[in-house]
Amino acid sequence: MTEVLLPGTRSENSKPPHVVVFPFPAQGHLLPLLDLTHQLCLRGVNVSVIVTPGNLTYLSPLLSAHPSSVTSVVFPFPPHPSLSPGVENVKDVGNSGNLPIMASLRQLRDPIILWFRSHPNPPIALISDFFLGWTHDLCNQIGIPRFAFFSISFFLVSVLQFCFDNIDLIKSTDPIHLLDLPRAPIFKEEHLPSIVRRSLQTPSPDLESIKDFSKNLLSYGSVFNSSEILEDDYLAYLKQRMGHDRVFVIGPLCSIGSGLKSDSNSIDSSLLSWLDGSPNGSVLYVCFGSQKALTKDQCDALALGLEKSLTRFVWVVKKDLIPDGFEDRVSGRGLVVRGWVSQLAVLRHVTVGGFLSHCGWNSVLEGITSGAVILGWPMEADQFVNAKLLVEHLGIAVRVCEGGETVPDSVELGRVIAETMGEGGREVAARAEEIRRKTEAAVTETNGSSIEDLQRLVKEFGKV
Ligand SMILES: O=c1ccn([C@@H]2O[C@H](COP(=O)(O)OP(=O)(O)O[C@H]3O[C@H](CO)[C@@H](O)[C@H](O)[C@H]3O)[C@@H](O)[C@H]2O)c(=O)[nH]1
Repeated sequence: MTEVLLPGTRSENSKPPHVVVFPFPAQGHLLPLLDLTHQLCLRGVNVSVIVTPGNLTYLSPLLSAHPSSVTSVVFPFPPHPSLSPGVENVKDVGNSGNLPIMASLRQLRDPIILWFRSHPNPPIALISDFFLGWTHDLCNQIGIPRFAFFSISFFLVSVLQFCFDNIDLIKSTDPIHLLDLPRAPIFKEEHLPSIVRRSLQTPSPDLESIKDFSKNLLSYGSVFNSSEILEDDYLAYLKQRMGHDRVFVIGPLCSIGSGLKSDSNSIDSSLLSWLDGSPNGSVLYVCFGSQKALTKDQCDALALGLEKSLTRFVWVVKKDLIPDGFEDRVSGRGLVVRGWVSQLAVLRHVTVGGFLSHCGWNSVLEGITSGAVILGWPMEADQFVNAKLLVEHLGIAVRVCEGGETVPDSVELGRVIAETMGEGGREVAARAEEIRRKTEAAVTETNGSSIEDLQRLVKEFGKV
């Protein structure tokens, strides 16, 4: 990809600002922060990206798109007693890898300080993932501002902050009323974000990393991959809590032009021709993010549900065990794809009308901006919070199952899929389309709010 500098972002002769970006190594965190890095480079910013050797490969598209403005800063992955050698990304171990990897990366503080102090042109600011809250103190020590990057919703940030502020209340009540928050949401304990639930469990040195979360809202600035259209009340709440306007809402990043992710060319040719041969809006896309693999019982139940729904589908599986004979029985109507597909490109295909999703935030944004009706099966992490936003606040999704271990009832699942993909899903599809249109405007129109906030963020680097 050739580097195209967007006009009007910096004068011809001015020196480009140099910032350092520190992603957290989980696909759902890393990929959107690399998308943001790409957008910053397009606007004339030079970026150093902190990475460990096992994650260097994810920088390749960025390094080839911006050979002169992106530099990788590679630090060895600090060992951790509960991580096998070679594990450097949550996707290698699943959601339980978050805490040990967070704890591990904390040990990079001194090496980063040394790197910073010996750099001939040290960065003027750090943008780091919200799972790296300790970088707030690091930035105070080296005297540069930290911008916290949130690859999650405003709603989730509000819920997390409420929980960490009220840990005794959370420990002693179930369900929990989050009375201080807009809409005063109620959550069962089992539906709270996993990171909160873990902090209620046996003390462990890794839990120090959770305490770092509160540092995020104290940071100099915050960058959110969300949109005011989706959750304006929670944005207003957070802005009020932070007490300043260095809050940059730049999402959905997946929809901003000249992105790193490509178009339908990135869909495998046999999948593309299968999609091309389907009626518009008829296909249900089934995928549960980058980490989750279903159990054998869950696979059996989902397969039977898909079979009974008589709906066309594409089901992307990681290590999941597909029942014998299933692919023959649904041949022509359904496709199982093993490994990785270019999800955004598939969702944007005109024949895809529904998305059976675990409600990971990136999948939510990709589903919303594709106008697909989301059939939610939240399992863990922030997914119950996201599902509440989609189903109860926005009315653009239906819940089909909940829980990471739950085995759905195939008959009911098949019925809900058939109904939502058919006549019964008309209303929710119309709302999804309306939200798609409004959300896209923020990132595609020249004066769209996310585009303006990106410019404002780059200008902010000029002030620090
Ligand atoms: O075959 C695949 C599978 C996934 N993806 C992409 O991988 C990302 C997956 O992200 P997400 O939907 O957020 O799910 P997880 O990978 O499960 O992400 C974790 O991180 C997210 C951000 O913090 C949380 O919202 C989730 O709950 C948490 O599980 C998306 O961009 C997908 O497009 C593909 O392109 N192809």
